[in-house]
Amino acid sequence: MAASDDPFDLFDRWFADARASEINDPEAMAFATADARGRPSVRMVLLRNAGPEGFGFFTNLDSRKGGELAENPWGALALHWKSLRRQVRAEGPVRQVADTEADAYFKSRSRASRIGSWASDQSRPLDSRETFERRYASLQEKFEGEDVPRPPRWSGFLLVPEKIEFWTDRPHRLHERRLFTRTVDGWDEGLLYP
Ligand SMILES: Cc1cc2nc3c(=O)[nH]c(=O)nc-3n(C[C@H](O)[C@H](O)[C@H](O)COP(=O)(O)O)c2cc1C
Ligand SMILES: Cc1ncc(COP(=O)(O)O)c(CN)c1O
Repeated sequence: MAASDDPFDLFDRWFADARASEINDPEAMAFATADARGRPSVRMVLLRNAGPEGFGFFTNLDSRKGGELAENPWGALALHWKSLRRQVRAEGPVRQVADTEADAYFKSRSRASRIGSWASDQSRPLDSRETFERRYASLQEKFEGEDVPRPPRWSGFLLVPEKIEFWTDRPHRLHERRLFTRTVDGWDEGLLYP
């Protein structure tokens, strides 16, 4: 298969275009999960790595998405770059990243964001903004002068795509859709009606 037919090479080129032309957050993607009964939920997350191993993001394992992935480890994502009028979609099984990988990414975040991850019981009810701010302030004190370690329930997930679709806007809604489907030894490529 020619290098230009590899979906991750194509993704890298599109992502580079998006970084150059989006006004903010070219890495923002909608990420859908579903519970054990198949009921879907979706939210935005930031794409932190993309390559042949998959599409990765970081979050709290006890969040709603974390709970749904624990009971049903499948996901779907969509990136939409408005400035380019392009969309990328991917679907597949989702696995948690290794602790070493989560540690490395966590270390790269600002100290304030690292403390924020300790302060936030993500997706759990919060009685008031003040409670959250008090928790944050007391954690700032607790970690004063120390490294802020990764909370044990904060990690990353990797969606290992079985399908990746590249959508390009065309006049009169006659869009182009290129679908890559994983095979045992590579990728099949085909088109879909728009
Ligand atoms: C542009 C954008 C990027 C976001 N990135 C992340 C992220 O990378 N990780 C994360 O946990 N939440 C992120 N959030 C917050 C999520 O959308 C969501 O509110 C949170 O993760 C809780 O979702 P859940 O209750 O479905 O688990 C982001 C929100 C926006 C708008
Ligand atoms: C709660 C939360 N966690 C993680 C992220 C990902 O970004 P970063 O790792 O740079 O904080 C975001 C980005 N909006 C976020 O809102």
